[in-house]
Amino acid sequence: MVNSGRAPFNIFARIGSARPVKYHDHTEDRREVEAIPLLTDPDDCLTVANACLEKDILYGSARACFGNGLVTATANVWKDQRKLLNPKFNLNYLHSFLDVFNKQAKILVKEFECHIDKGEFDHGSLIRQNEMKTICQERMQKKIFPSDVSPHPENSPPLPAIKEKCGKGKTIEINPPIPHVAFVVLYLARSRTDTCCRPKGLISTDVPSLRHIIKKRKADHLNKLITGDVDEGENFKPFLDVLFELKKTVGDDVMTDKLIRDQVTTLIMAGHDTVSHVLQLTLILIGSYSGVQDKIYAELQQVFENSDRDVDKDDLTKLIYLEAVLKESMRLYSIVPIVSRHLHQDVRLKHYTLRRGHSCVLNLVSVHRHPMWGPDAEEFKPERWLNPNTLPSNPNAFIAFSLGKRNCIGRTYSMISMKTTLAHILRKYSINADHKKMQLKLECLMKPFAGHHIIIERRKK
Ligand code: HEM
Repeated sequence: MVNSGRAPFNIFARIGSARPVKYHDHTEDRREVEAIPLLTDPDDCLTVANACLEKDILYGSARACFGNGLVTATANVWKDQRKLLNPKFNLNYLHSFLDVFNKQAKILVKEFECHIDKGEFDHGSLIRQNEMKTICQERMQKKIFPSDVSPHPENSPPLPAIKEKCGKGKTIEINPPIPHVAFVVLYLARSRTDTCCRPKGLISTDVPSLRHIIKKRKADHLNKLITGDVDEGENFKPFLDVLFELKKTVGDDVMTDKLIRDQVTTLIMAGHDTVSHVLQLTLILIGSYSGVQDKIYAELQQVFENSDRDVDKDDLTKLIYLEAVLKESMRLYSIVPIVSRHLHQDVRLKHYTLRRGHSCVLNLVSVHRHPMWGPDAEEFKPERWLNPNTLPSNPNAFIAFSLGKRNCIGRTYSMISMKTTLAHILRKYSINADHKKMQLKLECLMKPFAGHHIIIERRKK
């Protein structure tokens, strides 16, 4: 067992003009110091995550975009919404998405085809477009932007504009190895000024096409109710339908049309951008470590026996090494580098008491490179996930999906979707890349911006 010991470094930083938080150091004469806490101790992170459910000022601009969607909802709205939505992310229900995941993965494999033996290409943009379509199909029934309801052609949803605005003025470039403490401080310094200065909402949940689609789906749904044509089982059901069903159960006051729009926008943005960046980074890592790639391929051969058939739910449990690779990729590159909470009450941690009224950052990047991961914490070693003895004993050492009550609702969805996509790509192609050349930048997420292209070859059967 890797010794988790005492977590050595929660950090308290003084950052530009950001308002510092007061804290009590239990060990040093109960002195009161003012600084921003960047928590790197997983136990302390969990304490804050569960004690303080309110998001802080860092989410200001996102809140303007996503309103009371789960990510940015105020704590009192969040509690009811999360309770309603939790059952809709259970494993049985998510398995019903496998058809969509398989179909989209096969489309992606085809799109990769024209890059065979043609040198480096930007796989990230292909994956992102594909993931956008995946989440829109399964969330919103068939096509989110069908030509009859939208001014946008199906191939160009209004995503780029959204992203451009979201990222504007908020980009910080960093090169690996990630100086994880300094980088979070830098990020905070920048994003705080940004959020404080940014006057208006950036994405409007009033995107006209989205309004239109929701209106149309609402009418379809009412029709179904009238005709009695309603599927009550665990079969695949687009998310919009799920929301309309909830509306029927809990009433218009709890699930308003605006809230449905906020939830849908949130799930699309939170769902496609994260998954696609993890896939992009993971393929770069796989292409950089030929030993890892060989082991994945051997596992795929064992499970699929040379066939290019669809992935089913039994296969998912057998793809153990592939899952280890995904987790290791997310550990080393936490695409959501930090989350942050408003301290509405004093919070007693192991060695400090944080004073109410300010912000506290949970530093996911540093938790993932904490000494409890052992001397090889900075290395890419999927094997560590195969044996509990080579993992930290602390259950909150891996928090790529955040932790506590307000953790990521899409965790299981992501793992199913990413394993399915990789199982299709890696049966068809071998990947070549060099992660050492990769440069990362911070917008809302941490993402590669240079040196991240890959080369593919068709696998010979
Ligand atoms: C590998 C992919 C993903 C990663 C690494 C990830 C990571 C995270 C993290 C770190 C948070 C906490 C954010 C915060 O507190 O500010 C979060 C929250 C959330 N995620 Fe994900 N996510 C992923 C995929 C998804 C997917 C696919 C969906 C939807 C289908 C989704 C929906 C959400 C929602 C709705 C929340 C807010 C939960 C709440 O506050 O109750 N995520 N995610």
